[in-house]
Amino acid sequence: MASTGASGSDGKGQGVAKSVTYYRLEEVAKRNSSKEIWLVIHGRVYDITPFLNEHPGGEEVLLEQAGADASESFEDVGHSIDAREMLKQYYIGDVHPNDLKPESGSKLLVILDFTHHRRCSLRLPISLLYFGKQVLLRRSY
Ligand code: HEM
Repeated sequence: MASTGASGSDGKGQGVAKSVTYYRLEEVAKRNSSKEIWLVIHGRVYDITPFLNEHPGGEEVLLEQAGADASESFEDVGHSIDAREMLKQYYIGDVHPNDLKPESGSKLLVILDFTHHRRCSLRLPISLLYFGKQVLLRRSY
């Protein structure tokens, strides 16, 4: 079943709260035919039923992804900015947070973040070594 939640507010009563409908993946998976076709792309759920006959890449590729997470195949094709804009009109909600899995892009971010922290944590000992060397050099003159 779908559930709703609020997002888009800054929590201070200034923003306009937008209500988001959350869908479980098992619910999306049921919409897997040409009569009703839903897809997940980057954690968002799209009802693309009216788009099926209009897709420039053909119906077949969409039916292959019906009811599933099509993020990877959508990106593999290298869709244009126009195609990404078109997505908006078919948006119906987000994947329920309990069903979200990290995407490959975020794996890269974790690795980059890790190396960044390693570099930062090495900075202090290296500075201390350099400073110590300078002190010793001065003493030896
Ligand atoms: C529902 C979301 C989708 C929308 C709005 C969409 C839209 C479009 C558009 C506008 C094009 C024309 C080229 C461009 O502007 O990039 C296109 C081409 C294409 N799309 Fe999609 N598409 C969607 C999903 C998918 C998925 C899931 C696949 C899976 C493989 C796919 C495969 C293709 C292919 C193979 C082409 C032809 C590319 C070419 O001939 O160069 N599309 N799509």
